[in-house]
Amino acid sequence: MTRKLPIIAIATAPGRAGVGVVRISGHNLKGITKALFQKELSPRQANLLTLRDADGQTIDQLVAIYFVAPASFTGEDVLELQCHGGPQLLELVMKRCLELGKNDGLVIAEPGEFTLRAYLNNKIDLAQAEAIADLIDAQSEAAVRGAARSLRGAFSESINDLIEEITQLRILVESTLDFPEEEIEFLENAQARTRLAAVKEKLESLRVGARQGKILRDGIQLVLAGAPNVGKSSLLNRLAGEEVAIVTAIAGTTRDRVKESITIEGVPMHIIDTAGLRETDDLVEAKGIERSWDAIRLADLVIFLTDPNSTEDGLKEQILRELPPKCPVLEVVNKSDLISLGPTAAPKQAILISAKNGDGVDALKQKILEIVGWNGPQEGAIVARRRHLDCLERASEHITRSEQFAANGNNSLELFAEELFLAQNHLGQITGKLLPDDLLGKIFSQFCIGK
Ligand SMILES: Nc1nc2c(c(=O)[nH]1)N(C=O)[C@@H](CNc1ccc(C(=O)N[C@@H](CCC(=O)O)C(=O)O)cc1)CN2
Ligand SMILES: Nc1nc2c(ncn2[C@@H]2O[C@H](COP(=O)(O)OP(=O)(O)OP(=O)(O)O)[C@@H](O)[C@H]2O)c(=O)[nH]1
Repeated sequence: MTRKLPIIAIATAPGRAGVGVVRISGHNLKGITKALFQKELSPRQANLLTLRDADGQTIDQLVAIYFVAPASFTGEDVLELQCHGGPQLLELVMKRCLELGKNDGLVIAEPGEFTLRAYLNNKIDLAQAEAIADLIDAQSEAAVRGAARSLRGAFSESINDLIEEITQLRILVESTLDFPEEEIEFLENAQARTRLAAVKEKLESLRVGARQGKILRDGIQLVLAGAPNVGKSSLLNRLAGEEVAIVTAIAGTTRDRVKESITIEGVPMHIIDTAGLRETDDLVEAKGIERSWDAIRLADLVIFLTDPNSTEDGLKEQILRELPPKCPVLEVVNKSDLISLGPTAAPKQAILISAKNGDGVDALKQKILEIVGWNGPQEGAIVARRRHLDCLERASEHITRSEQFAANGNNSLELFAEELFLAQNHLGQITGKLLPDDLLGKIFSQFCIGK
């Protein structure tokens, strides 16, 4: 995955635009530049130039910038061509570059390959590289700010600080291991336990921040489930603020999942309205219901919706059986506007709403944020991924174990040191140290083309 050839890609989004950028990165782009423009370009300056095809016809008048290694995004030489932003035009520019760069081995870049090179050339670490992709994919203003903060290195810095503290602790422990007679009072004298407690506290606060960061990045898969006709589609429309799903009085109207992404206080919510769950002989409806169950199995949060007329008949238990581990279920009773008309009482602990007139919907939104553990917009928030959370959790497990060995006293010092070492390794994987190559490939292949 670490090829040396120069690479080229269109860096801007596909489609029509004012300006479109073609980017080339490689060890030495002087030759290609000269072939394209018949001259060398002074570094980091905007040059208005004409690109011509083989028979001398103008392809485009464009602005070119040459970055000399290592002072560039990738750490290699970079040539940027800022062209007029037409998809066909950009393809022509690419084609011409590939023709003239053939001798230098110019090839089309893989997704994420520019950023991979920036990472391999130590311009950025892995968490920062991921932050670039997250910045591009950010779905809310808060996510943009969090990704930008991670890109500037805020997340990496706190990880590195923690690794440094663990290193200091390991140096202490390991130096003691060489002098067994001194082990006796080691844990007390070196305040190892106090320092370990400080490491643990820091790690826990990083985990809280990263959990929030994952919510900011990925949002919440919120599934609306329940019997037919309880008002799931109406609730989706109410939350989305527009008519995205069809609402009728006919039970079984929703045949397939309807998805809509909204944000509640900056948190992206991917709401999935499912086909009402019931026994049915209708083949199409049955397929829809199977998909409802699929959605439930992938949910972060399920809203189990009922109405004053619906009979429960074990549906909730059935949902509870299918849920992914740790996925909460929020019971919500809809059609509160009907309740005052009749004697039907709603369960006391459930949330009452009316999708029809909007009553209780704001309170429901707050409850949703509370249940998913959203602490509100935080100063210094970062974005984080499942991968980061997993690494932090592993590290935390090893710290907890090291604590147990520390509590056992000196006989376990070696094990204590080993657990610290393992915790450190997992933290290091967040910024890319000691990460297996196949995982690295997987991370960068998820980038968009040209990044
Ligand atoms: N035209 C253009 N705009 C862009 C990018 C780009 O690659 N090209 N970026 C791509 O994502 C982002 C900016 N990121 C960049 C990061 C580093 C360097 C760079 O030249 N770094 C050198 C010099 C540092 C300096 O002068 O202070 C270095 O790190 O040594 C350039 C862009 C967003 N805007
Ligand atoms: N009075 C009252 N009626 C509602 C309310 N919410 C939905 N309804 C009505 O209930 C009926 C069913 O609503 P839908 O939103 O289609 O219900 P659903 O659960 O999506 O139904 P399926 O697609 O069959 O699963 C419609 O006639 C809605 O107008 C509410 O809050 N109050």
